[in-house]
Amino acid sequence: MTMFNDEKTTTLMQGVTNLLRVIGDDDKREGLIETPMRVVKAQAEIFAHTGEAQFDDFKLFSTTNDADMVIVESIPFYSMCEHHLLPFFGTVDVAYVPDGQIIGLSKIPRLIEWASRRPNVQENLTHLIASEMNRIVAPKGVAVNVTARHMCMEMRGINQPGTQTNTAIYRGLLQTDTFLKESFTHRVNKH
Ligand SMILES: Nc1nc2c(ncn2[C@@H]2O[C@H](COP(=O)(O)OP(=O)(O)OP(=O)(O)O)[C@@H](O)[C@H]2O)c(=O)[nH]1
Ligand SMILES: [Zn+2]
Repeated sequence: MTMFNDEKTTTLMQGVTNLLRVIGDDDKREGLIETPMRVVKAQAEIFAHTGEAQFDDFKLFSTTNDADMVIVESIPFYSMCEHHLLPFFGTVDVAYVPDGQIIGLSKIPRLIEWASRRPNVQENLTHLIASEMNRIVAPKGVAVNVTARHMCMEMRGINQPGTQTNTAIYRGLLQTDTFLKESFTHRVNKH
């Protein structure tokens, strides 16, 4: 399990205790005694890949039987907006046009989890997934489509429950080949 070192744990626990006091609760009451430690563990998990520039947990296979396009769709993700440190979450659809090598399918959700576990904005999350797919698989084309709900828009501020935000990136053949691009958008817009 991902965990911060002792010094970081102490600092963050103190921060959580301060937060509880500032909002007007009693950090010594029974229900809150273990809360600072729980929050530290949760934050270590949620922000596990902060600052990491390259995804390295992947496996490639060479192939002479390329599919025209590989699509992995409706992959759930949870991330945190970097402005309010509130969750944004939804689904990611990834497509690529192989060029002699394919990536192990499970590695695509792993890449998305890796890209999500850091302070983020949806546009940067979308870009990071697309650029890492390009770097790792070197495909002829890649597309990434992210649909998400942002808690900072729903439970505070503008207070708009249910609002969905969509961000998409198309590169290579998935930008220039209308048939491939439309096959992808047609599929992912159905759900
Ligand atoms: N483009 C983009 N904006 C985001 C994302 N997550 C949050 N934001 C926005 O970041 C902006 C921050 O604006 P500020 O005016 O600095 O903060 P604020 O006063 O809390 O803004 P409100 O949310 O409008 O109350 C808001 O408009 C948020 O909706 C994201 O993933 N992408
Ligand atoms: Zn926000």
